[in-house]
Amino acid sequence: MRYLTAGESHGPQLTAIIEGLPSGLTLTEENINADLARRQKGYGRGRRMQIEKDRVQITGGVRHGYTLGSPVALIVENKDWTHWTNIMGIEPLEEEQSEIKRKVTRPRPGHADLIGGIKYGHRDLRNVLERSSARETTVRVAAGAVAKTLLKELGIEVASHVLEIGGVRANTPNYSTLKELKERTEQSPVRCFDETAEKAMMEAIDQAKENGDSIGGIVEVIVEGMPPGVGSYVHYDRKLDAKIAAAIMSINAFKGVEFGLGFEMARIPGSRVHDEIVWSEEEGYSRKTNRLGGFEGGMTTGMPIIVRGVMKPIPTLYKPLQSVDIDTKEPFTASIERSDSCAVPAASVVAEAAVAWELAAALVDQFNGDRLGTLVQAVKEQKEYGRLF
Ligand SMILES: Cc1cc2nc3c(=O)[nH]c(=O)nc-3n(C[C@H](O)[C@H](O)[C@H](O)COP(=O)(O)O)c2cc1C
Ligand SMILES: C=C(O[C@@H]1CC(C(=O)O)=C[C@@H](OP(=O)(O)O)[C@H]1O)C(=O)O
Repeated sequence: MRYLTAGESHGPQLTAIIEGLPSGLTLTEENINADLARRQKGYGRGRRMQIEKDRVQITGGVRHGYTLGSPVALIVENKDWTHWTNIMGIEPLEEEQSEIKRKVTRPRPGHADLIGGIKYGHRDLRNVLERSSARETTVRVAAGAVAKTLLKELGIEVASHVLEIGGVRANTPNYSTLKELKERTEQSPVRCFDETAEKAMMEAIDQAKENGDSIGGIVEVIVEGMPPGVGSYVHYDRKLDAKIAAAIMSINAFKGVEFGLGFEMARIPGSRVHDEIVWSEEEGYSRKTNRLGGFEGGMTTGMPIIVRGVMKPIPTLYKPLQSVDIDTKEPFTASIERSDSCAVPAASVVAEAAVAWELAAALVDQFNGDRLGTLVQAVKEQKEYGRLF
């Protein structure tokens, strides 16, 4: 199963085409829209989020509410397009209209502008920034919502929350069910379980904004219900934890990934890292702890998956950083019209989608994924096989 996306940030629309989704899955626009709305929320976002009201349209692969097994096409319109039809027009410009182009020649440090220009030979850096923009994560979240719909049918739940913003670290969330974690997180403007930290995070965002600066943070994704043995140890490109790490790293501004205890493992002995194995009739094999975050040898252990990603501070700053105009080669300090000052809460929804996608794709590829019914049966059998093994 795979998907591709197309579309520019201020172009007419974003598109995703999903290939390989099983037939027989109930899919509604409402379901996907709920996740699009979650991605738009979050304290610290800029004015663009007030313009957009992201809604998906399913334009292929679904009939009377069910997937057909054919490619599923999803589109989301950019409302801002109406303000950008001249600058982002598809048709060639007449000679006398060339001033409409309003070339971008001033690359922002930390964004794709300069290097993307060098790579594709664009001397108008708008040609780079329009596609490198995290606006594209809208349709990644739409594809992730489809993946989550499939996972739900297989008894697998995915949640995400914010652990850290601008150096404010939340306590490890204390919840008995993922539902409880989700309910609390959805109410929080920064998608944080810990109310004390939530307040401090919002203050840190206010402070960054006031200083014309930006801040990053850490998000965590938790998955329950995966059967054991998904992924493989036999080849580097079949290790599922590696695929998840790549999916998280592919989110704009993400710079690191860890599973379970993560980088902390460098500081503690093996006896306090590895998860001891136990067996019971009811649960089959399980672990007293889950410090490895649900993976051994690139395969799911059947324990919850716990993966974190770190997002750097947003590169577009109101407080100017030095850069060089590519036409004049003169130094300049940027002036900015609008930007997010912190997008970590939104990014946690994107991370959730990225992880959900990799898990759904791995299940469809490993088991019989043509029809929903056979996939449900195969996953059930895998759980049972793992229990009695
Ligand atoms: C949800 C989200 C919103 C973002 N908003 C902005 C923004 O408003 N301004 C900005 O400069 N970067 C923003 N970014 C980050 C840039 O897209 C990213 O830094 C850029 O594409 C360069 O990629 P890299 O940081 O991975 O190297 C955002 C990222 C995410 C995930
Ligand atoms: C549009 C979104 O995020 C955008 C991501 C982004 C960037 O450079 O990554 C820059 C900003 O774009 P604009 O200048 O149009 O406001 C953000 O608003 C979105 O998340 O839907």
